[in-house]
Amino acid sequence: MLKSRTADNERLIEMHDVGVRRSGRWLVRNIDLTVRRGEIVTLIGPNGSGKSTTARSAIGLLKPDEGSVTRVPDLKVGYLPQKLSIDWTLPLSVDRLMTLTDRHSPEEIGVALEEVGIPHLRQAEVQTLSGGEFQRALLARAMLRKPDLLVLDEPVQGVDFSGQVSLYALIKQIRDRTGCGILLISHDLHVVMADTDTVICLNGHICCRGTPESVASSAEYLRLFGTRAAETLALYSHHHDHTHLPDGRVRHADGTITDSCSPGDGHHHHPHEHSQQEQAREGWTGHA
Ligand SMILES: Nc1ncnc2c1ncn2[C@@H]1O[C@H](COP(=O)(O)OP(=O)(O)OP(=O)(O)O)[C@@H](O)[C@H]1O
Repeated sequence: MLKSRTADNERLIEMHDVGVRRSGRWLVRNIDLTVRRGEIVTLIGPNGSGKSTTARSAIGLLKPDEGSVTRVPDLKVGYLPQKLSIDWTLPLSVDRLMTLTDRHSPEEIGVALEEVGIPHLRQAEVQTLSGGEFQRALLARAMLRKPDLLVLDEPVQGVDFSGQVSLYALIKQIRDRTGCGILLISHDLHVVMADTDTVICLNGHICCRGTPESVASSAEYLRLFGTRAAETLALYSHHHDHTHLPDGRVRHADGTITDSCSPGDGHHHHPHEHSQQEQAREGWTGHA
């Protein structure tokens, strides 16, 4: 059990100055990121900003071309990928999905499905599940490995707003019960978990990082989503000052184009913690 073999707040993964280069261009660069036991870190950013690349480098599925990644020895990872390579033309029950890649006892599967709230769907065909039910089944599958670290790549995809609220609540509950660390990915710039300890905004590099609390308490957010949603979700928006072009080059706010958006090109603003005042000034709040 993780709690007995690692100290509280132990760093499960630590990335320093990580860069990944493929097909002649940097997909991400200068990534510094730490996930501790019991901590929820959320990566946000637009499509193609390098969130999956960063998460896959963190857990060793991708080899960085520069920088270092340190993982606690024998780190057990539960990975919920954005896409599953499953042949959807073949019938597949939820029960069978649980044992596609690992062996688990029927009792363990029962406990995992209970924990994610879908014990009644054990014999259901995966193809018939709703978006939220499917994500819960994938979460159960990841939990069966009793992970130290859960990596969830867009776990609320295909799920409506109230479903997102309850899925995020479930993820928090899992963290509270097991003490695992969670690295969460969301391409939605507006809605992230209020229980996230650190939100990291990516756009090929880390644009900024901070806590979502200040945003969750903003009057405009409460007006838009109501106090109940505010307890679980937070708004977190940020305007990028540059655009990544299809050929890998970067167009900056002033119209100039450079080969990358890395520090040293004269356009980058350094990653830093934003104070509440700074966030308000920079327009981080109040947009839905
Ligand atoms: N092996 C590869 N070779 C070349 N380019 C790649 C490779 N893998 C990913 N990319 C590109 O790197 C960029 C970052 O991809 P990544 O999947 O990390 O982004 P993302 O932020 O997770 O995006 P999304 O929100 O759309 O899932 C994209 O432009 C993608 O096309």
